[in-house]
Amino acid sequence: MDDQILASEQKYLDKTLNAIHESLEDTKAEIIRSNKNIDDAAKGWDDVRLKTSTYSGIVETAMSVRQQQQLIAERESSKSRAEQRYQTLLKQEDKPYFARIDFSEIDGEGEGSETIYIGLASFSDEENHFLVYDWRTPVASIYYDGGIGEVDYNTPAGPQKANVTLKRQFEIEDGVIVTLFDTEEAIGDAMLLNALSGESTTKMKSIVTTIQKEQNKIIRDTHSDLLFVQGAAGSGKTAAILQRVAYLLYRYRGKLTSGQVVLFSPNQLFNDYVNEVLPELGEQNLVQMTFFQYASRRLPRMNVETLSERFESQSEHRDIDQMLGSLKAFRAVGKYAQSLNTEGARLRNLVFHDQVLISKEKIAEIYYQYNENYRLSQRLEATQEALMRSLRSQIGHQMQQDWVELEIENLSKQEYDDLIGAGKTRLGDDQEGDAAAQTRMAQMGRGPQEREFSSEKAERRFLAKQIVTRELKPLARKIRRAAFLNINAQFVDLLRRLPEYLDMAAFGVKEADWQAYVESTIAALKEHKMSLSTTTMYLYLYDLMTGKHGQRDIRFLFIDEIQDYTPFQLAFLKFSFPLAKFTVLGDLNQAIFTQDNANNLEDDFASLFDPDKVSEVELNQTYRSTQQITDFTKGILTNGRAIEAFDRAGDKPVLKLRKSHTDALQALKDQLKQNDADHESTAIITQSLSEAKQLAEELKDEKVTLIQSENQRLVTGAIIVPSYLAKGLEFDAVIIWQADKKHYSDERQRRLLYTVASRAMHRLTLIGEGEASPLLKQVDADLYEEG
Ligand SMILES: Nc1ncnc2c1ncn2[C@@H]1O[C@H](COP(=O)(O)OP(=O)(O)OP(=O)(O)O)[C@@H](O)[C@H]1O
Repeated sequence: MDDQILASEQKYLDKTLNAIHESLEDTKAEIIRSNKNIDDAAKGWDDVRLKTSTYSGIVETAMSVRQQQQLIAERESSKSRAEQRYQTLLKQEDKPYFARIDFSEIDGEGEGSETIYIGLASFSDEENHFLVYDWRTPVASIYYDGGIGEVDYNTPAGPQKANVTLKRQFEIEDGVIVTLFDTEEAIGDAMLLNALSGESTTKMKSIVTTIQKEQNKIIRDTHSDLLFVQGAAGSGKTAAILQRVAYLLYRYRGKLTSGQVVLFSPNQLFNDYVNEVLPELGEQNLVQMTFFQYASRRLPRMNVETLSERFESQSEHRDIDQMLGSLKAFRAVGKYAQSLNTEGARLRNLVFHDQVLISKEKIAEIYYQYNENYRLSQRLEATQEALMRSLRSQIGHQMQQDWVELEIENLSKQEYDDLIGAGKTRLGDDQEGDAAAQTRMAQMGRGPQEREFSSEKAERRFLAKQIVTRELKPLARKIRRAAFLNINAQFVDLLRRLPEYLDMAAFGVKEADWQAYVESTIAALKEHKMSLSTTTMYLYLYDLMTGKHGQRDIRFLFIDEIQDYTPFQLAFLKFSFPLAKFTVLGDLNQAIFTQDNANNLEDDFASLFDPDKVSEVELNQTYRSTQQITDFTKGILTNGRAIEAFDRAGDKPVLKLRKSHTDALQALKDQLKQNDADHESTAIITQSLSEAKQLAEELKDEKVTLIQSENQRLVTGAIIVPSYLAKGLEFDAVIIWQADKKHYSDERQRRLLYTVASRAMHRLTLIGEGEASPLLKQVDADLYEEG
């Protein structure tokens, strides 16, 4: 390192750090000031006078309460802005930047050569000079996109060209430049190697300093409605999309909040694994969930099939699963729902005091009195209105009934006072959020009232009305919630009649098999159990019937491990998040749930979008594993040629076959010891949960933790984990347990074997009993060792 260069860079660093330090002090003072401001504002409550005796008094009170709330909210938000700035500054004080580029714009408006420093966030001094640029600024893209010489990059104003003359990377610790090197490449391999040489941890890290050019494309894409990222295991798909979230939050700051970005992830364990990346980048976490959580949250009374049940139950009805997961099935549900506009809606009686108040026939009459051009949602809304009217018209009639007389007779003093004191409401108003209902309620007054009655009859009438209205309320709620639609019966009808809307033979599904499947689904429904594919179908039908418009506030949706979704699920997500731009990541070679379906997935999903707004990026370079492990895992695949290993050397994978179970277990224990001695933290991956449990029992004297549920936390040290929970994760060392003929012989398990093997960063061992898995036959014998 040239001493002079180092000295001048250290000088720039000192200057930057000083400025950051000053800014930190200022921000600290601002936070203290804001706290005081909030306290002052809170005192303002003392001046708010409550006037509730007159309507104008209520309005006046409401207005001063609102003003007071606004004042406090403004001050709170200015405080939280200051606090956020403080947090960012603290991070910047640690490492203000990691790179520098010198460049001159070609054909641009900028003059001469510029030097910029790139860090986690921008920082400017008091005179508004940028000392550091946020890595997400358009100009910082130059750093990621090319080496020395001419580079193209995108700005909001269109493409730009620049001539780069210097790229310098830094490592800074405690305010001192530890290393500094100049590079001519996009991101120097040395830097990448350095970033990748660390040990695995239970938390994923950000890759901000070493984002690769292809990844940068994914991160900065703002054009696509559907961005499809297809990439090998360990090619940084997940790492890139987390950076993308941070980028989008910056690019659309002020318009986009982290709550409008949703990530669908493979399992809860994975959520836990990635949840520190965004905070590390100075951003708030996004909304993360699994499809299972999304679906089951909407059906709280159902037991939706869990991940482990889904994995274990896969092969029972493959043709039917494939059919139900298809886009054709999705469209069939749409057609079926459409048919309900003319006939066939399954309805429930509205029952009051054990008697049918409005029969389902009557409801059907109302439902079908609107013309055919009504959409199901409009039809439902109109029916609800009509039913509410009908319910209100019942009040007078009910008031004459004996049960009301009886209730009045039996009123306790407390009940009487409550009824007399209650404000007047119209049936249904308390559930309406609309302005008209609010005004009506304000006009009628909802607070306790003193009442004088002109006669006993008037008092009785008043009480009777109150009682009837109160008793009818649950029914009004049912109408509002559309509980008179019998969705369960409708769903069963859909299943029974699906052959009318879907060519089942094309999927190789026979009529009799389908009927048997329907019957077993109905039996399961009675026990409140549903598979994930039927749940999705059920929800879609429900949404079509009730006119749910989906979550329109969600702007970006990310789906990781898309190969494990069916086209039906994806189409349903598109329907449920109609305004979201989708970024989907997948590796068709890792389809462990959907198998063959995965092959057409991309085309199927893309067909739902405008073709001009669909982009695809392929990532073939892998970063997770050593060259030896990548070459081996790629050998397992029949089409793994395109995968490129990153040049990082390690030992070849080792296959250990033993004659008996006891010997295999001993080999496993020895390997664990070895890994431990070499400080390689190990994941023993079994195929299923039951195998993981059994192994945990057999290893109970060792220091290993069984991960049997996705709700557990990842722990440091050795773990045993079933294959489907290892998705998306990585470990220093992986031992594949029972990698033998008995457990991995079906061609369909090839992708599973690839998926688990590709979790290993530095060391991979396969242990089995008896003969080797035939899936390894095609792997070149040079690529692994036997031991
Ligand atoms: N540009 C990069 N710089 C440094 N590390 C990187 C980079 N890209 C990826 N990595 C690292 O490579 C490893 C694999 O990345 P990631 O988990 O994102 O891959 P993936 O494609 O999602 O894999 P899988 O499909 O197997 O789940 C991670 O440790 C990640 O931090």
